[in-house]
Amino acid sequence: MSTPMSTALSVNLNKVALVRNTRPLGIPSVLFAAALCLDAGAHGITVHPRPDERHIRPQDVRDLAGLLKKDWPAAEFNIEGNPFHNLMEFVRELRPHQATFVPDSQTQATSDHGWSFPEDAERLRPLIAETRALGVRVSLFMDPAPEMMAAAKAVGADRVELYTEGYAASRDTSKASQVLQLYVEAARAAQAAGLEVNAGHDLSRDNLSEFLRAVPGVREVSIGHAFVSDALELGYAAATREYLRRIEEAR
Ligand SMILES: CC(=O)[C@@H](O)[C@H](O)COP(=O)(O)O
Ligand SMILES: NCC(=O)COP(=O)(O)O
Repeated sequence: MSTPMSTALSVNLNKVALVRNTRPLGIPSVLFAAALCLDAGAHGITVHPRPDERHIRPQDVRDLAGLLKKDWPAAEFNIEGNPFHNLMEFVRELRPHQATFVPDSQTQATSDHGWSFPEDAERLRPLIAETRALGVRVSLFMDPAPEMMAAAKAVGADRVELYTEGYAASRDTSKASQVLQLYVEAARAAQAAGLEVNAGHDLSRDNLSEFLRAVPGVREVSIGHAFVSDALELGYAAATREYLRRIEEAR
């Protein structure tokens, strides 16, 4: 029997940049954080360069693309953003391994919903086609809605990223198993439609293993807020090892 594929850990460095931006000193270094996480075994780096540059700035994105290309060619670079705002300039210039399309408004506090189908399909289609033609994998940020997965595939996506805030918030409540089952069904529906499945938002050391044990075939988790919080206490390398251990525990 073949061994089940493992889930890749992509570390989101938004919150390192958030702290860095509070003073004009260049510390903590986003690049050094990436190097330490990748050295410790992280499979990739994720950034979400928002138009207001509250954390990750365009130069961070370019510097990280250069670092990974030069020193970690096997690691994946995942750039998230709204393709109708500033994401496509990074896709065209840097051609990351993956672009995650997120329907955030310019002023949104954080990501809190996925794309809607059929409403968003026709305006997304050409940008998905352009991104894929550049050799960049397209992942669509989606709520755990099984009924929308066929449409996500039909519009040209390679993957969906299941928005996991609902899962994280439901744990330790009476709805926990019901909510988790919705993610299981959404992943199965995505895979049945020919999509691969990523996951992210509010995943943590505490909730990651349970999610991966239940939800089949998750290719990548992108984790930032809880990861950086843990790294403040443990260090980047130890935090990376902790998350990798949670992924292994779920296999
Ligand atoms: C799309 C998503 O859920 C996160 O990747 C996003 O990057 C969070 O953005 P903030 O770090 O700005 O909250
Ligand atoms: N796509 C999710 C991500 O990159 C990080 O989200 P969070 O862990 O900061 O909530």
